[in-house]
Amino acid sequence: MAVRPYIVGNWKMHGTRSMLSEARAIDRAAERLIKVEVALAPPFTLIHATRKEAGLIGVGAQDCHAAEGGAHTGDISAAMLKDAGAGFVIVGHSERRADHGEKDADVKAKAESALAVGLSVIVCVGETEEQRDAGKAESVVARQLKGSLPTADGAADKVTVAYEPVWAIGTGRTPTTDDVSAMHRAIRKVLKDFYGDEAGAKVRILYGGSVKAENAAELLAADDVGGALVGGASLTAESFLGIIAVAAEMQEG
Ligand SMILES: O=C[C@H](O)COP(=O)(O)O
Repeated sequence: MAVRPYIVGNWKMHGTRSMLSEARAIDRAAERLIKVEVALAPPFTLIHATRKEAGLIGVGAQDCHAAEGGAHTGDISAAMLKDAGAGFVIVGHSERRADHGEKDADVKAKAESALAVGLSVIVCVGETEEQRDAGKAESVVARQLKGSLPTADGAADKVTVAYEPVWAIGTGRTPTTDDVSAMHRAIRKVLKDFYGDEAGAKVRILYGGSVKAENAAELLAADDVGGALVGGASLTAESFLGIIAVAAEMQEG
C-alpha cells in the first residue's frame, strides 16, 4: 500500500446538516489522520459547512459542470465548488455515467475544468459485470482512462484514479485480491503510457466498491492500491473510522 493511504468517503445523495456531526467526529480522529489521508465528498449543500466544521480532513465534491459558468440550470461549476471550500472533485463516477449519460469526453472536460481552477480530481473508472464476464474488464477500463484523463500541463500531479467495478458498488460483493491487483497493475501501465513513466508512477489508484472495515485489509493489501473510495460505509463516523483504523494499522505493521 502507498506510504500514506488516501481514504475518501463519497456520501452520494445522502446527508442533511444533521450529518455534520459525523464529519466532525471523523475530523477529530486526528491521531489516525497522521498515517492516513482522509477526505469526504458530501453533497454540494454540505461542502461549505463541512469545510468549516472539519479542519483536518480534505473536503470535495461529487461532480461539476465542464463550463466556467452560464445558463446551465441546476448545475455547478468547479469555481463555485472551490469558493465553497472544496479541494477536489470526483468526476466520472459510474452513477453519473449511468444516470446522466456522461461519456469519457464529458468526464475529461469536467476534469480539465476542475484543474483550471486549482482543484484536484478523482477520475472514476470501472467495468460492468457483463464486461468482466466477457473478459473485457481491463480493455474497458483502459479505454475509459484514455478518454477521461485530463491532459493539461501538470495534470498527473493533481489526478487520482478510482477503480470501481460497477457490480461491486453498493452490492456487498468485491473482486478477489488477485483481480484487484491485476486491474491496478493494468491501470498503472496505462497511466505511465499516458503521462510518462515518472509522472504516471506517482498517480494514486484507489479501489472502490463495497469497502468496509471487515474487508479493508484484504483490499488495501492488493498490488498498487493507494487507498479506497468508500460509499455506504462512509456515512457514519463509526464505520468510516473503522476503515481508517485498518489503513492506519497496516501502516504500522
Ligand atoms: O464512490 C463510492 C463507491 O461508489 C462505492 O460505494 P459503496 O462503498 O457503497 O459500494
